[in-house]
Amino acid sequence: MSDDTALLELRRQDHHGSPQALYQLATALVIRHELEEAFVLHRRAAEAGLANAQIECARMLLYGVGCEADAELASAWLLRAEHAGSPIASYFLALVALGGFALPRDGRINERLLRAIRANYPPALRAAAIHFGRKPGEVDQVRCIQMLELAAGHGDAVAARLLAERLARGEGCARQPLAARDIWSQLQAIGIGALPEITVPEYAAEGTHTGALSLEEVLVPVTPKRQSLRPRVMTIDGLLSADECRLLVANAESRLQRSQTVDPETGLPLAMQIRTSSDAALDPILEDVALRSVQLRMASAAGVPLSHAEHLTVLRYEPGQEYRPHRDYRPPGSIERDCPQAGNRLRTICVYLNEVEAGGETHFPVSGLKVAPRPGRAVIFDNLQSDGTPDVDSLHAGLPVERGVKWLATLWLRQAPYRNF
Ligand SMILES: O=C(O)CCC(=O)C(=O)O
Ligand SMILES: [Fe+2]
Repeated sequence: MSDDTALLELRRQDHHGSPQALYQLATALVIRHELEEAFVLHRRAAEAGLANAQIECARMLLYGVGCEADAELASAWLLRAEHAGSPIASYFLALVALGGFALPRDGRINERLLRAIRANYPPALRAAAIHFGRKPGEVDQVRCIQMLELAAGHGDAVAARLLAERLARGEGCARQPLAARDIWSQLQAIGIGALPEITVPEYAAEGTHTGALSLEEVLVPVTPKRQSLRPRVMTIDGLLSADECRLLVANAESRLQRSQTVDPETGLPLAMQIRTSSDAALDPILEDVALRSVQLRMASAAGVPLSHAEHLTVLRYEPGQEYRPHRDYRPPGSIERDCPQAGNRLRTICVYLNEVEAGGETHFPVSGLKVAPRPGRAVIFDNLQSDGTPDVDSLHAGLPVERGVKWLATLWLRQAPYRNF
């Protein structure tokens, strides 16, 4: 059956009005980017009580896909689906609540994630594995490996990649190079290659509870090291764990595009010689609990609510590639085009994700500071002065990579909310 015939058949079934038929037609329409009609159909199926449609309807409302974004209404649909017993609805409620904006960030986050873990929902298993993987206890490490295995067994390729890295290096388990190789060859058969070398020697384990699922640990305050006063630059070693760095690279790899910068003349994005890397801006709709937890950790280390964050951008610099001296605050014209009520870019947090053989430091010419890329290390700097006006001293550059590849995650944080949940 061709796509169109299949769609016609779904449309014919829809006339019988069964929620299942509506849901299937809506799903087919999402794939064809006919989003407004898809939303209406999902809502009809949701009103008829179909939990899967309630979840899809909520997801569309969260991200404003095919409809006006409305996180409160989305949460109401998720609560209905959860009430009907859906563990996936619980998972999405945990995801929303993590932001602490549309739903309170309370103990129910862990209960909800646990419900999704018990149902073997792979995104929940993956998020929990990464969470336990940060804890130093032996029981936590065992749990991390078990959950990665379970998620991988349910077809989660990202979890399989994280597992292979841990088995190959003996992280949280005995070294099992043969088992790792076996996973890598299975992944290669579906076109997925190896991850870059990422090891994070030590990171702050304070504030973590052994054996307990406690996602709120991402908010435990960390003490940054001041590196320069003018401009204000700080660093935190080991902010992200090796699993978290690998997660970001794995999510960005297939979405990389030539980087662009905002043209100061027109305010429009443009590929320019000043910035020669590739990058992937992770669309919030791709966000799962694991990715959201990483962003929450980054925003909170920078002292800004996650709701103020623009899309997380993951950059890859190959040898010779660089980001020449620039400032991150945006010219007035470009803010008007992109959420003016959020104001300008108050602060930036970048986290280096892998080991770079040579080059690739972040350079602040005004103070002469050079921060070396080390996996898991964050560099945080202010782009505005305390009165909100641009700080010209915030000039900085990503120096050319001399050998190897540099992966970096950047979160630009605005003065006021940019996201709606
Ligand atoms: O690559 C770097 O070290 C700096 C990146 C940067 O300036 C940015 O992403 O805004
Ligand atoms: Fe920058």
